[in-house]
Amino acid sequence: MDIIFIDDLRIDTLIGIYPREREMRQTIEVSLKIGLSTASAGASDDIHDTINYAEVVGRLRQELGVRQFGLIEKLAEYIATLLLEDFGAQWVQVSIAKLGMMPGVKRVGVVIERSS
Ligand SMILES: Nc1nc2c(c(=O)[nH]1)N=C([C@H](O)[C@@H](O)CO)CN2
Repeated sequence: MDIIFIDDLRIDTLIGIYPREREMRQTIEVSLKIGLSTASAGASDDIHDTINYAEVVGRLRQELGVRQFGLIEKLAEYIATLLLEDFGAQWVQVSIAKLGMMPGVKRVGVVIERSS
């Protein structure tokens, strides 16, 4: 299995379990490991033979711009499903981090792994 990765993608979205979090967007960091075979793209040099990471970033910005989530677990699951079903990934690791949520804590988050 090969991996395409995206590290610390910053996105503004509505996320959280408290009413104040439903009113104001906050910045989260999304890191992805996308498992697939890159052998055909490595041979053909054709973007259509792989997962275009620019398309992934664009799609996530678009989706998270119009959606709202309570838990980061729910958001992570949503992104994992999107990568598996819409982008044809074989395996994904999705990390979501919230920044500066609590005094003395830099980041909190979740990491999930899913496969098709
Ligand atoms: N396991 C989780 N714990 C908490 C979450 C979450 O999404 N998953 N969210 C919150 C609040 O929204 C928090 O970010 C605000 O302080 C608390 N715990």
